[in-house]
Amino acid sequence: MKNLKDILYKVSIHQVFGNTDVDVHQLVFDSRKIEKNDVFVAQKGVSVNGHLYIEKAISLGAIAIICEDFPLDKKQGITYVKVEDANVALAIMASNFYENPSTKFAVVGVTGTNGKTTIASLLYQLFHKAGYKVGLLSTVKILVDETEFKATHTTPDSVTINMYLDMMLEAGVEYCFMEVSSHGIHQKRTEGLTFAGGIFTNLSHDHLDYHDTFAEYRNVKKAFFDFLPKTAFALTNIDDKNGDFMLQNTKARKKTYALKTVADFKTKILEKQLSGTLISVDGTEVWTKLIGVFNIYNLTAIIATAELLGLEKLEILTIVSQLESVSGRFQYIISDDGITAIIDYAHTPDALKNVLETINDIRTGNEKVITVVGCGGDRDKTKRPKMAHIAAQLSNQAIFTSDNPRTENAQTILDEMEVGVSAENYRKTLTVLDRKQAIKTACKMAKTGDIILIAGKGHENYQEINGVRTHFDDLEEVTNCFNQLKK
Ligand SMILES: CC(=O)N[C@H]1[C@@H](OP(=O)(O)OP(=O)(O)OC[C@H]2O[C@@H](n3ccc(=O)[nH]c3=O)[C@H](O)[C@@H]2O)O[C@H](CO)[C@@H](O)[C@@H]1O[C@H](C)C(=O)N[C@@H](C)C(=O)N[C@H](CCC(=O)O)C(=O)O
Ligand SMILES: Nc1ncnc2c1ncn2[C@@H]1O[C@H](COP(=O)(O)OP(=O)(O)OP(=O)(O)O)[C@@H](O)[C@H]1O
Ligand SMILES: N[C@H](CCC[C@H](N)C(=O)O)C(=O)O
Ligand SMILES: [Mg+2]
Repeated sequence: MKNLKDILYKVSIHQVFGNTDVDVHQLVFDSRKIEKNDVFVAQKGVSVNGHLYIEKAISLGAIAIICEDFPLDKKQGITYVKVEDANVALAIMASNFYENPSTKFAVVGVTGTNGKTTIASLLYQLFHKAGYKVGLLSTVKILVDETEFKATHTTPDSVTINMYLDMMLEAGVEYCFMEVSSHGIHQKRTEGLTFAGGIFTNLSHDHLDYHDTFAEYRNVKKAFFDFLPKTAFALTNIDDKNGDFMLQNTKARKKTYALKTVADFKTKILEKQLSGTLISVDGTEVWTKLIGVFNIYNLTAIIATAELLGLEKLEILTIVSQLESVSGRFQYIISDDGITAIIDYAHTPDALKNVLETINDIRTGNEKVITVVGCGGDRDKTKRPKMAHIAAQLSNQAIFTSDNPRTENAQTILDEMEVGVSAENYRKTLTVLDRKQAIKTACKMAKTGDIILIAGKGHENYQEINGVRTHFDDLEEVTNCFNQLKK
């Protein structure tokens, strides 16, 4: 039990009805999960208004209501607190509820369009190998030291974040690396957290369904740096067009990383191969299993962060050469016939372009590149024609297929993709609605030496159609095809 008055500390309150000196059980924002003596926080959501469920929450046992608008009918014995912003209040209360875990160890946030999972996961690996207990909050999974939990979001809601941070603290974790998505920032899921550092990867086209304009998307990302404390570091990719902008108003210590421009942390690429990349960091040569220029950006951010957090340069570089690629990020298998299949989570135009350029860069002869790709339903529609254009332009053959159509018609998504294919590339494209069949088609088309890129789903192990998720795994599918074709 916690006292409501204590967990309201630092919340901007407009009005109170009832007594705040009451003991409360849990902090809950979904009326369906209310238990006796819980506090219900009513959020004005994207699809419904949580204020509509205040009555329901009380009937299930809520003892206090945190809201932006008081209901007309207030019940005796219930405490009502009117706040400026319910999302902010929830986040501050969540931090107070768990006694502000983020202030007690180093929490580092990673934001940007692409590379968040890669950077956060590899930082987890690096610090773990260096002998520390580490935490991870990522799209792929949540790790509390070595205990794994399922991730439902890239950046979970504020109550979940603080619950995991508290578990980390209990487990003796010293560093936590977490992804900070634009939805997370906009919905104030990370408000009230004390970060030891913030990392900016890059900014390109994504989520323009949610954020009205690119400028708004950019400002939301910047807000993360605006609120970093003075004690934190703010590390930015200064080669990115928006790298400088992100740190414009931050109070944190500004640090930069780059491959091209002058920066505090710089890496040079010496050699690129399908099995890895040779890089030079301040004159020291390091071999990494990571592939692609974009991944060397990620690696530079990782090296810089480890240094900023106090690790020795030599130890960092030794561990860097042992880092394994993250699941579903440029993960590849080679069939007995010498066909390479690459599984990659590229689900934005920029990521797809980078991955295809990387493949084209490292291929050695006249091998064909066959790309299997789709675009998610109920997500930014303007990505569709762009991704189709890139796939067709940079591959010898592009097969458009389904990627989590969600509540949309899968064929309509493919039609919207096809619009982006230019006339001269049209003959290189094919649509195969069923993803399993699309992967099979690619495998049948491929000959020895050819490269198949299966993009968009990476580590995901499901296909979501009309709200139902059925098991689907790109790596599993392509492995099966390779085995079947062998017989
Ligand atoms: C669009 C979006 O971000 N939605 C998030 C948002 O839901 P919402 O605003 O739609 O919620 P709502 O259904 O309108 O409900 C409003 C409020 O009423 C409450 N409610 C609702 C019904 C009820 O019976 N009783 C009740 O109390 C809800 O609990 C909520 O507090 O708040 C919810 C609670 O925190 C999130 O789970 C939900 O994520 C949805 C599932 C989602 O798919 N989000 C994606 C887009 C997302 O956040 N993605 C980013 C990564 C993107 C990227 O960078 O690639 C992420 O960080 O994961
Ligand atoms: N630094 C980078 N710049 C551009 N593209 C990248 C970069 N890092 C990774 N990518 C591409 O983006 C894909 C997704 O990478 P990653 O999962 O690390 O990004 P993310 O930011 O976590 O994405 P999400 O928004 O879905 O959480 C990779 O599979 C790769 O194709
Ligand atoms: N975090 C991203 C993932 C997209 C992955 C793609 N497979 C899709 O389902 O659209 C999002 O929610 O937009
Ligand atoms: Mg991610």
